[in-house]
Amino acid sequence: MSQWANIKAIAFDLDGTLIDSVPDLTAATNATLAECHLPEVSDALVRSWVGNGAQVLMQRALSYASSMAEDSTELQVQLEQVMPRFMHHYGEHLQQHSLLYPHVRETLQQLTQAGYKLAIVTNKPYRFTVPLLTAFGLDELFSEVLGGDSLAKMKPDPMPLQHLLQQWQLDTTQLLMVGDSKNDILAAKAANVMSIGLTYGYNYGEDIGLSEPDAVCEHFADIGKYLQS
Ligand SMILES: O=C(O)COP(=O)(O)O
Ligand SMILES: [Mg+2]
Repeated sequence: MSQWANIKAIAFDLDGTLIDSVPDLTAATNATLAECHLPEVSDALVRSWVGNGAQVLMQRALSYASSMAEDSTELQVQLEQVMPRFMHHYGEHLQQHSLLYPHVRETLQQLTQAGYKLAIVTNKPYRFTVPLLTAFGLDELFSEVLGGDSLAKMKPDPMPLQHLLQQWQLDTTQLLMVGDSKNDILAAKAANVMSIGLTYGYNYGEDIGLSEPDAVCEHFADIGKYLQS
């Protein structure tokens, strides 16, 4: 029997896997930088900084923009001071430019109809995660939603996946992690569960195959091929 046949539940990453959220993350980052009199950053740079939660994103943006500022000696912008501003801006415009990737909704619907239990395991703060899922009409498909601040540790730590295993009384052969980042694959390996890496998302500009997930998919709909095999 194929190891895929054991899978009963699937944990999905959010940013770069279900939703292309970089345009709104860039807008919130730039609104925050502008308030600090710092230069704007590009979508492409933000894409390479997403993956470790909102605080690390803003930390990377601040250190880059400070280094690009004309007179960086005068600028001593503190992360703790700007985080509330970033959270405010992003919360105001969570879904202005962000889009679902192709075939996400119907593939998730097919998986729930086939009996799989679905969860979100994201490093995005929880307070943004549920409204974003609701805005895209996906919230009802997930039995559990874990944000980057829901537990003491976030991916690549295995804690969120271990929490799901315990919550759902599953053994490690029954859970699959699907994500676009090495953090997703590292978390899966540390929790000893299977993983699928997606090539179209954000992975610091690196090939997700280098993290050696159990399978690599170019399109979201392709994950169904493994699960139905
Ligand atoms: O918010 C982030 O940094 C990444 O979020 P993700 O875990 O859903 O990719
Ligand atoms: Mg991701």
